[in-house]
Amino acid sequence: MPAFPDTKPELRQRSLARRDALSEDARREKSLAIATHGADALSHGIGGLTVAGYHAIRSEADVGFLLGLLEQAGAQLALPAVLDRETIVFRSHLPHVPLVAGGFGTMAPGEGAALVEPDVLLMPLSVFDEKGNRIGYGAGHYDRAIDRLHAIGRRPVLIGVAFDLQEVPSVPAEPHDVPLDGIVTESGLRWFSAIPTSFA
Ligand SMILES: Nc1nc2c(c(=O)[nH]1)N(C=O)[C@@H](CNc1ccc(C(=O)N[C@@H](CCC(=O)O)C(=O)O)cc1)CN2
Ligand SMILES: Nc1ncnc2c1ncn2[C@@H]1O[C@H](COP(=O)(O)OP(=O)(O)OP(=O)(O)O)[C@@H](O)[C@H]1O
Repeated sequence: MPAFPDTKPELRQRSLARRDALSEDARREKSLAIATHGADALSHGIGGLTVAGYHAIRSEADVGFLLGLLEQAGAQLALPAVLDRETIVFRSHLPHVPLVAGGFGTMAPGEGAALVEPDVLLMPLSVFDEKGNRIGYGAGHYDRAIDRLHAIGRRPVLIGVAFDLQEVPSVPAEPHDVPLDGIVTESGLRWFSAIPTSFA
């Protein structure tokens, strides 16, 4: 441990600067590799499960390619929608139903879409480490949403989606932080937990 470990805001800012520096072509190429690795690892167990992805903002990895492959393999898709500064919910994402402005610059299914409880969460993030600790954009939206799912007895499989350059040696985890089960980057899908039975 260094004497003065980096704080979450410092780690976030530096990682986002590295991510922002990727060209659009590089991000697209890496996002396609993420789709290949994610589909290899998840497709065989995904039939009938609900997978929540996200509509990429800023310089995030574009998980849309992977969502398309998982849908072809039988997954039901969902996307997060922001209700307020503390709360996101997951809404069913059906083909041909247009997205609307979803809060914080995101796009999401509108209020008419069904609320769902995802079995798998594909989560955007700013920073991750080799143990599966994760930092988002600092709103705590995902940490709270996962807590709510746990409170009703659901244990969604949590998979981060990121580029390799977002990994750091160690993220300072706080008690409310829920670690990832796995991470998919352009170099592969890595499990931090035992491989969930659906995907073993
Ligand atoms: N694509 C995508 N959709 C998502 C999220 C996400 O991280 N990415 N969310 C994840 O929770 C939820 C929306 N929450 C968000 C919370 C904050 C910011 C954001 O950009 N915040 C600051 C930046 C912080 C920083 O740079 O240090 C900003 O407004 O500039 C974006 C989304 C649900 N949908
Ligand atoms: N389960 C929770 N219950 C109440 N407050 C929470 C919970 N999770 C996080 N918070 C609060 O949300 C704020 C942001 O948390 P943190 O820095 O861990 O966000 P993050 O991991 O970057 O965001 P996200 O979970 O949206 O990706 C903190 O003030 C934290 O106390």
